[in-house]
Amino acid sequence: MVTGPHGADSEVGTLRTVMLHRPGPELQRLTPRNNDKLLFDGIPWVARAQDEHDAFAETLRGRGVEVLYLTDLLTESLASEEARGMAITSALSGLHLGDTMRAYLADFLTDASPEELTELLTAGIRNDEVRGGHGLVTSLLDQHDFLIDPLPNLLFTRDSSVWVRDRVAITSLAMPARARETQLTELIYTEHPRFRGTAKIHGWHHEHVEGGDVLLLAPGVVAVGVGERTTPAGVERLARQVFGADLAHTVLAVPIAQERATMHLDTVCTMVDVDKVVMYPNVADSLRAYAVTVTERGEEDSDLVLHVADAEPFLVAAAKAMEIDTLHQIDTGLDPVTAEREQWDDGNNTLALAPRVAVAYERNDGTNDRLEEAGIEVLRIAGSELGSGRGGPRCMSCPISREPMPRG
Ligand SMILES: NC(=[NH2+])NCCC[C@H](N)C(=O)O
Repeated sequence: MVTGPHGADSEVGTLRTVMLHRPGPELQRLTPRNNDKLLFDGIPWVARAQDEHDAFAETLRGRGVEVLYLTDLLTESLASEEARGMAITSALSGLHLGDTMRAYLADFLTDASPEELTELLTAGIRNDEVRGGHGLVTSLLDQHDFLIDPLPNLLFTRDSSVWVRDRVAITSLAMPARARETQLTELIYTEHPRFRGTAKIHGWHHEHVEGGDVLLLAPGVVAVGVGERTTPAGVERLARQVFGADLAHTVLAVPIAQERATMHLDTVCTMVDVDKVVMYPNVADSLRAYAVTVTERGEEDSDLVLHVADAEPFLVAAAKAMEIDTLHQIDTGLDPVTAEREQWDDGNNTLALAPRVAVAYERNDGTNDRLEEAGIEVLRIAGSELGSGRGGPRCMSCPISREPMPRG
């Protein structure tokens, strides 16, 4: 059961509303010098990335999904002077600025319209873009250094917030290049008229949890990957909050290799039906989960006494928590090399629009063919440019509202 106008209790309930970010000027900031730090594996052709993204959005709209854009929501949220003030203060909190530059930028940003401010907060400001006499910092920094970092990974809206039933978790992103994204999602969920009053959990000041690690396996069952991004303490914090607010009865903590290729749980496993996942075959035998439940309640989330079961194979632990006989893994039957190539290109990172309907990158022929053979309708989208940020359809979407998951 999902209550309230927004929220999701599964990965596969019919998708009603989603938040996307159409790639924009922040991608123009990527150069061969900064792309690694900014977590892109190449320099995308921006116009083509936008075309691909527009086609993705159209695919969703074609299936009745309402598409909201993060930058529209942000601009609308920045209509109030107070919200603009908060956004500016947090964007300028970095210790690399110094008082002279901070004061200059504060004035500059205060004069910007909500639209301009959205662009400045997402595309950033480079040192050579502020002209003349603003003191020591601007003189000593390289002209290419950013005073406000661009946020090219905003594209991956999955990571910077995640709905668990009718609450939205503001996540805490592990990589410095992404840390500021959650200042923007927090602002949207706090200030935007559509979301005002939504109860929030977690927050960017807490232990690291990224949305790509969070899978709503079934109502009451949340799997959380623990690896390069979400930390052990992060999953404990999230578990306490979802238990405290009665959003789940079981959290499955799922260790994943701390590597770029498997940065989030959704890079190796996503759901395509109420009882089916597509999973990277090379991890299928080794993926394990610790089921966390509550044994005693108290006043505060911190008083909850948690029980951590011994690790079990992921599919076994998941099926038990979901109270189903089997959580089926669609066997893509790919040889290890093809499997590795398609995993790298986000073949396992599908976005379910409903049970047995999933959006996937067209390039991953092998995985997609096997999904179709297993009865999944695959909506294939182009992602040659989008994929250079290492994220697929699931990463590029934050479901804001799904219909309750149908049983069985
Ligand atoms: N949920 C996901 N798998 N997100 C992919 C994020 C990719 C992004 N470039 C990063 O490194 O953070």
